[in-house]
Amino acid sequence: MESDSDSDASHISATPPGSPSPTAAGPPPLERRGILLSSAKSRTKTSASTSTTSRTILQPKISKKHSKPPPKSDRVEPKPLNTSPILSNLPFQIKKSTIPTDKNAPVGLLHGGHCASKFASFSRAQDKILNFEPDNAVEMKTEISVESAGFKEAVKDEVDGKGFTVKKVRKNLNLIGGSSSDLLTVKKAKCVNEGNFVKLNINGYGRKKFKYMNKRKGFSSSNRRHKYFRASKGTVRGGGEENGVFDEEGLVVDIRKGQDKLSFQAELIEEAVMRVRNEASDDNLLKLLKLTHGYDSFRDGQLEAIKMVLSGKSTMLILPTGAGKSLCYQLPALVLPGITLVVSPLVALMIDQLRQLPPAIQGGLLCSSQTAEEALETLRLLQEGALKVLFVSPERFLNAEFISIFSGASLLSLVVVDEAHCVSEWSHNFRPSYMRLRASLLRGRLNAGCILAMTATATNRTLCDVMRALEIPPTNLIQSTKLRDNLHLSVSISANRTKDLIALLKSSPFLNIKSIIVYCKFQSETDMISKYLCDNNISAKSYHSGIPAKDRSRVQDLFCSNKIRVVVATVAFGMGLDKSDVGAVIHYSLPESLEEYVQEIGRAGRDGRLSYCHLLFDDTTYFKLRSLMHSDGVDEYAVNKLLCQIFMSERPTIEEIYSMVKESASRKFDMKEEVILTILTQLELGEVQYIHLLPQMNVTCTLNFHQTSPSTIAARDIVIAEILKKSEMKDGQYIFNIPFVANSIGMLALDLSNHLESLKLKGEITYELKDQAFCYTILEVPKDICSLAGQLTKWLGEVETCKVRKIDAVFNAATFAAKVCDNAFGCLKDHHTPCLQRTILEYFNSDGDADVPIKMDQNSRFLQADIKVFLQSNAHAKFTPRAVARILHGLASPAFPSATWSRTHFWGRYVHIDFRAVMEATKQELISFVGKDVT
Ligand SMILES: Nc1ncnc2c1ncn2[C@@H]1O[C@H](COP(=O)(O)OP(=O)(O)OP(=O)(O)O)[C@@H](O)[C@H]1O
Repeated sequence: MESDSDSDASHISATPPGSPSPTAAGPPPLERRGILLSSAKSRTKTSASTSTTSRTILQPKISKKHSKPPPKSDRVEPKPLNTSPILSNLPFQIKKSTIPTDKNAPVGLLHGGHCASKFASFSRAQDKILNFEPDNAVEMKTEISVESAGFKEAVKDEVDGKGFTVKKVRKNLNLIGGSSSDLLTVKKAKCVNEGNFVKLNINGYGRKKFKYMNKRKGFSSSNRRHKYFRASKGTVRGGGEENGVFDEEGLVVDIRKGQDKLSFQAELIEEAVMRVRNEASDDNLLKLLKLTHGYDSFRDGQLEAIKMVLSGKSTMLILPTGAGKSLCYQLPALVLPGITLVVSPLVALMIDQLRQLPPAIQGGLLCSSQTAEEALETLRLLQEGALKVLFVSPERFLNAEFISIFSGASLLSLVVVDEAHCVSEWSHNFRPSYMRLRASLLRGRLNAGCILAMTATATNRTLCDVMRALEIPPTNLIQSTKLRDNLHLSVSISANRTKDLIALLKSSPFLNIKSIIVYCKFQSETDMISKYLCDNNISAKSYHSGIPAKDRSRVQDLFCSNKIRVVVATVAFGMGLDKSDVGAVIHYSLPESLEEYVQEIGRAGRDGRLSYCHLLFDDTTYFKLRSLMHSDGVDEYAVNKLLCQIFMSERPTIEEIYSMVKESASRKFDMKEEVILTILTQLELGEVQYIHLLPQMNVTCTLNFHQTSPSTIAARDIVIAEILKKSEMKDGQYIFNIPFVANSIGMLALDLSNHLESLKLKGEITYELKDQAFCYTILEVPKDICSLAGQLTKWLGEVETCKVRKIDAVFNAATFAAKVCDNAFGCLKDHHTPCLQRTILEYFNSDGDADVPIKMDQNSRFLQADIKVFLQSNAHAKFTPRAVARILHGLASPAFPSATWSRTHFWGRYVHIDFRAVMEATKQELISFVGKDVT
């Protein structure tokens, strides 16, 4: 089976090799400071300046009335080492990197989120370095056109079966816009590629930004010292593209195309803000909306959400894709006194959201692709109070220094959790790093005044989870219909999908549609299909995250300017896409869940016009994709082994940092890296806090000496002396594990890295870092590792089952429409909008975990015999039942890569048999094969 899918089910969080947080490295090693006096001194010095300076500078900007007492923390965070005098006035330490790439960056540098790329798909994850923020698309901004009329009827409270008071919001009922003729008329923004230049200081672009930055008339709703900046055309690093900015993969994101002439009037906006502060009435809010965004009316749910947030009530907001959720934090950000922190899962989404901020709202972002300078610049602006909105990834919360910016003062008025479904393991797109986002962190440690959680798709179970984690009361749920009614849904079973796709595109209504997205699951499929379409005189291009960023950007441009009719894409397509007239979405592959289906069809018809969504499906693809849902599965045996390694140390101290190299651990335990991260995160955030997870870093250092002999330096330098003792020599180079050496002399790994960096600057040494690793300190060793392994495996097994049920639900919905529906709900031929809408709404209103009848076979005559032959012919290898089942399902895993195992003719042979049935059959066979019980 191919494994090049741009799956969004794989979630990795990685903290940059170059950005381990000094504070995250565990509590201060008090008695050890004497060992490296210089480090200890500078650390102490910085620590004093860090928090105090930050608070002194930031506090005056924030209204005292919202201030809360500093949170009690039972952990003392170590302080950073200060080696950069330029930065000494910052509330946190950032050191300028002398090495441009993350890969080579010294561990001691805090790069504001430096890290190499993270790749969504399993195959790519194996051979590329993981990224701080994931780059795979989960959602795409779309826009729907909802006319306003009749606000009075717009909100209706209903208590649903779960006890939530659901504020149902009906479409087209908003009166506000209609009665706004007396409002100030402001030239409406024509392009969403608007916003504030300072926000886009990403990679090379940021280097030149000040050249283009014209300070405009100072304005702030709360403080006149806030500045507006306006972008002019920028030059990207490498000089290739204009008006662009690179993300961590060099993705070119167009900015400021079609320069906007929007003139906002600072004084008027400031007055409007003051009026809203005095009274957040519909009328005052509408006037502000018109001034800041140029819109005539609020869309469904927006006004209500904004009022809720302004009144300090944490809110759960569920609006369809493109319905305008961003506005629900943008306006409050302007009105509220403090900073609005937006947590977003993808760099591309952050850039997109930043770009879409209206000029009146100053924004910035901290992401993996920034250089230290760029992150520093964002932090400086934050420090100066020049930013109202800051976008960050959830991984940022691993960084204790980042957290310390906000703790102890009420700087944060609002924390927005975008794509909030990622918090829940029962969602279609769970991310372990989102688990960190809990009320205890956001309210308790960051002192956030209010939390706004937003998503377009969530089942009841997911919703409950998210609201529980963020402590949002059931009464504060705002939800509108999940589906737009301008989407015409059709389904057909296809024995030859490629042929049927061509036929579809050459027949009505698709024949006359100018912009079409065809969604495939696998990257190779997109290339193959687009070529096939071109061969059939249909202009098409493929788009997936394996394509170089520049080329992807070009495809998007061509599509947006209607120069190509069809984009054949994986789920990766949609990042930053701003095209309202996509007339059709065709699913060439079955989506993994109804949530994914709803999001992808939501990219059609953003202009409100009738648009067409067709789903082609067949059993074979369903079997393949269903197999993939098992790729994150784990066995108790492997979890046990992993736990033993994590808690290997007999007497751990909380100062000691442990590291686990991601790639080798993944192979050793036959677990995807993101699964290991999920387990580690659970060990930190579960009922008992066993570990404290730290930002990831490169732990293997290869050291070369240049000027002075190693022994001479070692005689005067305790760190080098220890390195020499603990190193392995290879080709004249010293190779050692940074945390291991640091622990042995009782210093922080970061201090050690900083020390190496200072020797490097003196020309004494050069070094290279590699092996990105999970890093943690141990707080408590579990008393019973076996029972903990059992609990974790059970939980992960339920998550695996949940994923399988999700794809079963899509398949069943499609099968029902294609085979069973029989026009019962008003459907006609291929047209199945009524029955599909019904199924989808039922699904979202359920817990999404009901057992659905499945089509899979449970056995085959030859299965047992084939397993026997397979085991005999591979007697040299060690198998678990899961490993064998994966091979028989054609599913690659870290220890059994497809490059090796797809050569066996059993590869993928039993994909049509339920995975668990294959596992069970293998288990029986292994018992008789090795003559003992296996798990
Ligand atoms: N009240 C409004 N009137 C007109 N246009 C609006 C209004 N609110 C939002 N929009 C526009 O709708 C588009 C989609 O908004 P936005 O990106 O906030 O959607 P979203 O709900 O966040 O979508 P997604 O689920 O993809 O994140 C944007 O172009 C935005 O400017």
